Amino acid sequence: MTEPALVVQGLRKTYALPGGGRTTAVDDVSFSVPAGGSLGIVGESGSGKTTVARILVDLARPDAGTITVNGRERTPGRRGGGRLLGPGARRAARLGRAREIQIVFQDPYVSLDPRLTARQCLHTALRLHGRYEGQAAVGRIEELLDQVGLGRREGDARPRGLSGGQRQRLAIARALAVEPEVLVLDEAVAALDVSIQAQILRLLADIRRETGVALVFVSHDLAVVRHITDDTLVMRRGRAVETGPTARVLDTPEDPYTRLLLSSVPHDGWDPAETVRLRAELAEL
Ligand SMILES: Nc1ncnc2c1ncn2[C@@H]1O[C@H](COP(=O)(O)OP(=O)(O)OP(=O)(O)O)[C@@H](O)[C@H]1O
Repeated sequence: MTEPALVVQGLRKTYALPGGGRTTAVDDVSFSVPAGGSLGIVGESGSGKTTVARILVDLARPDAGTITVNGRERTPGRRGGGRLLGPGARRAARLGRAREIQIVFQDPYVSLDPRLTARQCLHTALRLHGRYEGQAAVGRIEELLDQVGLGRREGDARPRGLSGGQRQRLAIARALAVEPEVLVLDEAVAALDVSIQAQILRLLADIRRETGVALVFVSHDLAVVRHITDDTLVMRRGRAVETGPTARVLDTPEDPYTRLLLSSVPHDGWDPAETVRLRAELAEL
């Protein structure tokens, strides 16, 4: 059997509370994603989804747990064997991890440098990772723009000269520039209107097929998750309460919390009172 692209085991993250004590944002979460696979992480606000995403890309350090990419341990702050790293080695390890796991956030306005054109933005990403020097870099930039459906004009535009959908295409191109094994999307289509959402979802499906990148799709939107993922992990209060093939989890949920999430989405014959009842039942568990 082939090695999964991403294996996360026993991830745990706590934060200090202002008045003393700690809150547990992520509690013993494990999952894996095969190369070319797609995992949705769903849950209500505060369930810990973004914290998992941030740990994956080194923006937060876990208290416990391991992250393995193609069989190599990539846990932030550690190298294989669990040894701690010094500052120089930490930077090298961070760049190495960034080559393997990239992220696209909800709001590309925040993550894109307003001073750089789309081409300059991609060039900076390639240079940072020492990939594609000179003419090869120029060729790679055009290939990336083409891959995400941005034309000549958009290539020369700065973020404010691009639409929301185009900015998100650029953020995806920048993430793909270094040919990562895993692409994490944190509410990456949440701010887009539905027709643009559909275009970006189709683009992501094409990219997954063409490049074999594994997707981790963090979202509160179950319809989007149904469309783009093979498997789904449901988080509640930092814990994984249910995981399995997306169609199974969303069509025949086993956990009461998954049922609550599904019943919260308006649909034909929707009864909001049912949602209130399920939430009251859950509160007792
Ligand atoms: N830097 C931090 N300091 C303290 N607590 C934090 C920090 N980041 C997250 N938390 C807490 O950890 C828990 C999980 O937050 P997280 O942002 O991961 O949830 P989420 O499911 O992504 O929610 P949302 O969909 O609203 O972004 C929450 O209780 C949150 O308040």
